[in-house]
Amino acid sequence: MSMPTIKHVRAFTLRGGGADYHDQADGHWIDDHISTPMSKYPEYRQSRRSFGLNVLGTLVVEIEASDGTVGFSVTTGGDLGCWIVEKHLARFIEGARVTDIEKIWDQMYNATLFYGRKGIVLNTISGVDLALWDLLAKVRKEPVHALLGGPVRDELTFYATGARPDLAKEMGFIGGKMPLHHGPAEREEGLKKNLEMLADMRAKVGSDFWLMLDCWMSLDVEYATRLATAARNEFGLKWIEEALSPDDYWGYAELRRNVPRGLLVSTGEHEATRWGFRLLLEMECCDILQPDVGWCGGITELIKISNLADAHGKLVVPHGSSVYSYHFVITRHNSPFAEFLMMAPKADEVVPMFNPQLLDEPVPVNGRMKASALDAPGFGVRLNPDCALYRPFPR
Ligand SMILES: C[C@H](O)[C@H](O)CC(=O)C(=O)O
Ligand SMILES: [Mg+2]
Repeated sequence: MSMPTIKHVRAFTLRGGGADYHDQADGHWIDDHISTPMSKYPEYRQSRRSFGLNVLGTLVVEIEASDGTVGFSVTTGGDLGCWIVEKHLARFIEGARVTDIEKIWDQMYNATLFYGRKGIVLNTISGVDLALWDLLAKVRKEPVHALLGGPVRDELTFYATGARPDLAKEMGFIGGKMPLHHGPAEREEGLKKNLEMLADMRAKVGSDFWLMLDCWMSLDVEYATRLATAARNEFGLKWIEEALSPDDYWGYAELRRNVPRGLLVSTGEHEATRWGFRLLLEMECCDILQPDVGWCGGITELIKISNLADAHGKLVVPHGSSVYSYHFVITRHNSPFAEFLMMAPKADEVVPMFNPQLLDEPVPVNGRMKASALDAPGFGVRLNPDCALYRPFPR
């Protein structure tokens, strides 16, 4: 089979939920007084949008091959991501063969090292990489998971992230992860409220359902240790997530030594590349790695991160990212379950995670998803034509 080459790459922005899932309207649980690194400033405490969490918007990368096949992806990146794709990365993509994924990744990463390594540049590289995997799989008329070695189990099992683990339990999920609402700046009173919320949820879900807390980079080691100890010993918390700044590898190592036996420490959604995750692994920062495939470097990098984690005996449970995660998780032994982010404003029903930007996006039913739901070519999704695309830097 002669492989098509890449004719054109285009980058667009899109607003309103979807891949930038924090870009939601008023009244959504995801923006309701959540503890953040900015919570020490009272004026930025009530809403994450108040300090600009939704400034980026969605980045759509579209890659067209010489045979007319089009691969695409969505991630967080907006106009800045578009600029990086069109002004810098396009030179490594256009003219290459659709099979040149590894080489293109290496060129994108090394050419941006002087201003990249993490953050928006890696989000953008991830977006290009996901679009390349979508394209190659479509050219081959196979789902992406087939290119990754194929499913190792018949179905995916999900825990739900949202404000209502009690409803998630009724919907068939294996656990519920809640955002922490109060940070260290709200002192003892805030700590008490955090534990009261957990106590209330434990009473609602019973003793066996997994409950987790997502601290979104907002705590210090001392506070996190106190919270984790009480939450585990009194309310059976399963894991404490992203308790500290992603730059504080030393703090994570200390926290992991401090927490009660049986409580898992998870982190990694704001980490990128095999080198970032190598630090988390070698410094024994956590029990579960949570790379976001739309931010950590794409599928090409997630393969490496996952293999590294496997050799260290660690689980990889990717952060969010809908179909881009599902196609990976179904192929890995050390990813035994997946995350589902509840994007309904009150977390009271299952809606597609990247709603409304994608069409044909599969959702868990009774907390599960059959491998066969992922059998369409590529990542199996289409861009919703009702969402208005904008191309800020056309060439
Ligand atoms: C709920 C968290 O604050 C965040 O919005 C999502 C996240 O970190 C996760 O799903 O994990
Ligand atoms: Mg998280």
